[in-house]
Amino acid sequence: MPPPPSLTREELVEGTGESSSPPRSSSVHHDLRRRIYELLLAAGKQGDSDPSSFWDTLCAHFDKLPDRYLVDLGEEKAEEVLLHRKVLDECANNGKQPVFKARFLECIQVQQKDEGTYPECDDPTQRLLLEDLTLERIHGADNTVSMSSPSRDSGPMLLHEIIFSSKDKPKLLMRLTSLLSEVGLNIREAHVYSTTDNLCLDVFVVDGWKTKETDALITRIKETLTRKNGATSNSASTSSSGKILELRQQVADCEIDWSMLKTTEKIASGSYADLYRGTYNGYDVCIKILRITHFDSPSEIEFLQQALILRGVNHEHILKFYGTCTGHPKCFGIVTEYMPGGNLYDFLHNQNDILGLILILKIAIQISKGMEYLHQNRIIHRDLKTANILIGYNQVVKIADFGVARVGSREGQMTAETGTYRWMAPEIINHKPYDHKADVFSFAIVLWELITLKVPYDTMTPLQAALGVRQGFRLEIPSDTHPGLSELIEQCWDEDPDVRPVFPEIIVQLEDILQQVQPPKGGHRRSNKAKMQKKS
Ligand SMILES: Nc1ncnc2c1ncn2[C@@H]1O[C@H](COP(=O)(O)OP(=O)(O)OP(=O)(O)O)[C@@H](O)[C@H]1O
Repeated sequence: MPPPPSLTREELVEGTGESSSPPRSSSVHHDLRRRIYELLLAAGKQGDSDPSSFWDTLCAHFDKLPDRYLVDLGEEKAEEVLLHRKVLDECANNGKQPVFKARFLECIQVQQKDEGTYPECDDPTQRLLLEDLTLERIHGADNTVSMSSPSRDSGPMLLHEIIFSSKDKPKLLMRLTSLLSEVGLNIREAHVYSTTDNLCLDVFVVDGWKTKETDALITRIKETLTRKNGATSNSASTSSSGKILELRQQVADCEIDWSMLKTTEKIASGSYADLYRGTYNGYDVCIKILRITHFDSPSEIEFLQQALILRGVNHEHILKFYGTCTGHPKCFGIVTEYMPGGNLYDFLHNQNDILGLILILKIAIQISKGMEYLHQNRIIHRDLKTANILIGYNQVVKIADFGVARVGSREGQMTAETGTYRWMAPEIINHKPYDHKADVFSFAIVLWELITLKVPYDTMTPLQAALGVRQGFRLEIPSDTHPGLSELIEQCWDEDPDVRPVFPEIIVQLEDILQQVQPPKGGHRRSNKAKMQKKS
């Protein structure tokens, strides 16, 4: 059985994922390093180096990578360390240009499932590993891209390994998986690592290449990369700068007076921006400042689009927008209200005790009202998750982070690779057209988190979670959940978007339950309220 795929880079960047490897003590890591070193020495792999400098070289390599790299490798794959080191060195010495290596791994016999050759397994996590660690994209007649389950044709299947290194950057993994799909490869396993010197090391096990030789495979990957880069940079250079200019003009009228803005402390760092607390004109504000390295890039487009969407909305459960600051050479930022309670993900996962039903309902109703407003305004959030819901004073929650939100027709549909796997609707995972009902699916996961205080699919990697959802696997709702709430969650995460309710219906259902359970005024359920009070 192959090991589970590791964390996606996007999840690492967003910081809401978790390692696929169990935490290990540093002495375990040291022992593993030592055993790998001894195995390589015994196999005569140290080349011209003496044992001590060979040890130092190996340690320098391990130091650059996260600890889970060692655990993922284990002793069995000790020799791969040398190949990985070579790929990383080549990339570093080559001005961080992309480097690909490919090799044939093994030929496996695939037999059709109904012939009974797939081992029976009750655990859905295990079943996924056995059957479905494949991301296959098919191009339909309309050239939309979708993922399908792996082919169940019987016969031999060749497995290859692709090792890739380049300068690390946000969304690289999505681009890479799209590149491999375009070449016709199905990803069966993915291990992705970022190094301390800002390179990535990505190892994919793939099928779909019909011969054992790999020269033509590498050529095909490089050609596809060149073609994709050419297409992107041509259109990017003409459209990207034009688009940025256009967006800057559109936000020009929300420019605030920089001299009235004061920053106090740094709150967080996102993938391309840093967040500060501050004051503006007497208001307590949050300033999201685009890092200089992301100027004139797709991140700037996303940043400006976020400002544009925020500018056009005004609702008590949507993060309040004060303005942009684009004219100042040092500060390119979006100013919003400051939310003292931080994000809902951190709040939930720092609780020791489950939340009372009334508090759950009150939070859920507020989120639903914010979402109802967005959908009424033809905005699909596309990345609704607890990390993007912020907590203010007096138990108020607001929806934030419109980084990937798009204005779209409620009737019309869009395709895109976006959002975070654990909250993602199956139609998005499957690269099918989707609409506002994708947000309803994500809301079901948020409701489940409110009830359980758990990370969704915490025994799975994000990729496994996505593949499970694609196969119809859903989270387990605790048996003591209010039946109305269980039913609502099940409706909201229905496979068929048409079956999922719209937010006005969701609000009615939640308010009904609230009415049933709310104690008379002056009741005694106060403890949860205290939990939601301001942190600052
Ligand atoms: N207005 C705000 N007030 C207080 N804290 C905020 C505010 N906006 C964001 N934060 C905090 O900063 C964190 C990072 O915010 P950000 O909008 O960059 O989200 P991100 O998803 O981590 O980044 P990105 O998606 O842009 O890579 C949030 O999770 C939240 O805890």
